[in-house]
Amino acid sequence: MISIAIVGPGAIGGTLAAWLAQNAAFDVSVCVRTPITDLEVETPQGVITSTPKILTAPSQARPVDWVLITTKAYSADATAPWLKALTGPETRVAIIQNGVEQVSLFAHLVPVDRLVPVMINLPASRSAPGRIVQSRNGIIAVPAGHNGETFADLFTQTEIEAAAHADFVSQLWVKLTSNCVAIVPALTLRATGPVWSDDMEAIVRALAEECAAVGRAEGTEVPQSVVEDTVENMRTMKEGAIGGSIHADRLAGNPMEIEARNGVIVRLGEKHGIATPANRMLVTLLAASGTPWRSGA
Ligand SMILES: NC(=O)C1=CN([C@@H]2O[C@H](COP(=O)(O)OP(=O)(O)OC[C@H]3O[C@@H](n4cnc5c(N)ncnc54)[C@H](OP(=O)(O)O)[C@@H]3O)[C@@H](O)[C@H]2O)C=CC1
Ligand SMILES: CC(C)(CO)C(=O)C(=O)O
Repeated sequence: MISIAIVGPGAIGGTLAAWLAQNAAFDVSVCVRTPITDLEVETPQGVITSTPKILTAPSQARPVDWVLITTKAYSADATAPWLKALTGPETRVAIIQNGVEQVSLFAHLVPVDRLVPVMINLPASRSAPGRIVQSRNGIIAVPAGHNGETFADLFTQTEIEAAAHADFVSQLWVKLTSNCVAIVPALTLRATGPVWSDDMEAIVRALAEECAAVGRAEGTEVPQSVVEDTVENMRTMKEGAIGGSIHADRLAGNPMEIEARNGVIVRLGEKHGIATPANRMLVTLLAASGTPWRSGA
């Protein structure tokens, strides 16, 4: 029996926990901040339910084979008590978060050789604690090597496509390039399609081009087609659509992953001498728009 603990069963954690719990070979527990009784996820394949073990305090936790961290990136340090209780000498820890800093955010909490950074492309939203809608099938990318491959194997009996990649870091930057433009609907609080104009296109393109340039300076491959597809997706974003989790967080008055998703482009741009004026401006504006003590920036 493989034991798996998921810290933070929100939109992503709850979806992954429900899928993994369908496998009788896995002993799945979830570590919650807000209590839940069970999980119900509307997936593209239909509704799946599960009743994993629910842990409400680190004192209830024991070391497991796998810890999956699915909190927001700004909650990294808040997971420390869970990590302390859940990790033993053999435990591996997967960091399933947006951005490109999964390892550096957790390197002071877990030995780096046991950390597995994960790129996930899976749109999900939470309607209530333990109640989630997964709107498309998911894709997971991890680094090549034993830990990454063992992690990907956990998903073989799910509808989530998980694969290890020799050039994993490029996967992170490709995802960030397509994701960084979500800062626009997070600021305007509406879809970009209905208000598209040459000026809007220039802003969206600049955000994506800056991210791709910084990613390439970091040594990764971000094809120009990713920038073009990103612009096209924003051009065709429909009235009423939510531009991803950062837009949803602003609508809900939650802290936002501004630093992990756009601030990082500005910071690493500075390191490489690449100007990132579009990201810098929108980071400043979005951080200023959040409730100060909850901005998460
Ligand atoms: N949602 C999406 O479609 C996608 C999200 N991502 C990324 O995945 C990551 C997770 O996002 P998402 O699932 O949307 O986020 P959510 O806000 O839905 O879930 C985060 C979860 O972490 C919990 N949490 C926070 N701090 C702690 C703590 N100290 N102990 C235990 N639980 C804690 C929250 O608790 P509580 O229940 O109290 O809020 C919540 O359940 C982010 O990096 C996001 O960018 C990536 C792809 C798609
Ligand atoms: C756009 C999406 C859903 C892609 O997985 C995402 O990463 C997010 O909303 O944070």
